[in-house]
Parts: sequence; structure tokens; C-alpha cells
Amino acid sequence: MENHCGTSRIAGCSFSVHPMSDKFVDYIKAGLNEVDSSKVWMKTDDVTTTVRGRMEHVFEVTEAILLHIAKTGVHVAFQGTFSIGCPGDSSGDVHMDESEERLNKPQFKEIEQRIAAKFSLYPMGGGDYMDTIYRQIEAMKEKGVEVTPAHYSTRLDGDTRDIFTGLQDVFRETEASGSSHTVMTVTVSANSPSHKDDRP
Ligand SMILES: Cc1ncc(C[n+]2csc(CCO)c2C)c(N)n1
Repeated sequence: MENHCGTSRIAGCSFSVHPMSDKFVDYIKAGLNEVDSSKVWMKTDDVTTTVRGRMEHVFEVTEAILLHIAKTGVHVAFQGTFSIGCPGDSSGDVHMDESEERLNKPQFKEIEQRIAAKFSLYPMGGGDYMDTIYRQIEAMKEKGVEVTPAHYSTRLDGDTRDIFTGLQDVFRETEASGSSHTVMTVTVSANSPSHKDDRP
């Protein structure tokens, strides 16, 4: 395994989903098994699932698993930590050779699913981290998503596709702007009984 600080392009996400149902095991297993994850490295344990590979596949697989569960109407929470450039992550992983083509978009592109989310961005090793964060929050306002300030995070309300596309753009542009190791945490609530008239 070769470790390079800041030069590893492999992205990853460690995440968990929590369906609020007695049948939570069925929901979790269906989400993990029925989404096509063949373009990412994936490992599940009793706490989280970790996916690693090209950035677009990492975002696509996490979004698809959330949508697979949320489309049933069950109230589900998602918590994920995305990372790129981690000095401990290995470069040259076989999954980095996968093509760009996304495997789950056709099944999920028709699903409209409003979610409430909060994200926090941690651009490390690149200098003016607050400038980067403010720039990316401003960029989020152009993605068709409602953006509201919150303590230690920024709140996003909107369609799942718009929010995940926006988050991937934020993540990619943060890395491109010189952050050698970028971490982003994302918390999502879907189908919450607290959401009334499409507004939380
Ligand atoms: C994405 C994701 N991965 C793992 C877990 C942890 N977990 C909790 S219950 C369960 C099924 C029974 O073993 C698993 C795997 C999670 N919640 N969400």
C-alpha cells in the first residue's frame, strides 16, 4: 500500500442509515444489497458501511442507498463522513480504474424525495479554510436548494438529487482549490413526521 499525503485521489464515505421502523434490518439490508455498488470498494459492519473509489461513484452509491430506503416512505436518518486525500488511504486502488458511467442513475432519476440535511466542510491543509467554506456555502445557493445558516453546519432543504449533486460539487471544488485533505459530514432526515407541507 502506497500512502501519499494529499496526492491520493481515492474518495470515501463512512455512513449509516437508521430507518425508524421495527423492520430496520430489512430496510438496511435491502438498501445495501439492491443498490449496484460494483464500482466501489464496500464494507459493512455493525456501526457503518464504508464505500471507497472514484468520487462520483461514492456519492452515487450513498445517495442511491438513502433513496432506496426513503422511497418506501419510512422515516430514515442518514449520517455520512466523506473524505478525500486522507494520508492513510491507499492510492492505486483497483476501483479507481472504473469508468465514469454511473450504475444507479436510471433507477433513481425519476424519484422525487425531499430531504432536510445539514453539512459541515473541513478543508484541511490548504490555507484559508474559512474562505473556502464561505465560498462553498455561497455556491450551494446556486444549486436549487434552500440554504440556511446553522451552528457548526449549514442546513439544506430540497430534492435529494439537487442536494447530493450540490454536495459533490462542493467536495470536488474544495479539493480543486488546494485542500490536501477534505472531510465533509452530512446528516439527512427523510420522511420525518416533523416535515409539514414540505417544510420542516
Ligand atoms: C449503511 C449502514 N451500514 C451499517 C449499519 C449498521 N447496522 C445496523 S443494523 C444492521 C443490519 C443488521 O446487521 C447494520 C448493518 C447501518 N445502520 N447503516
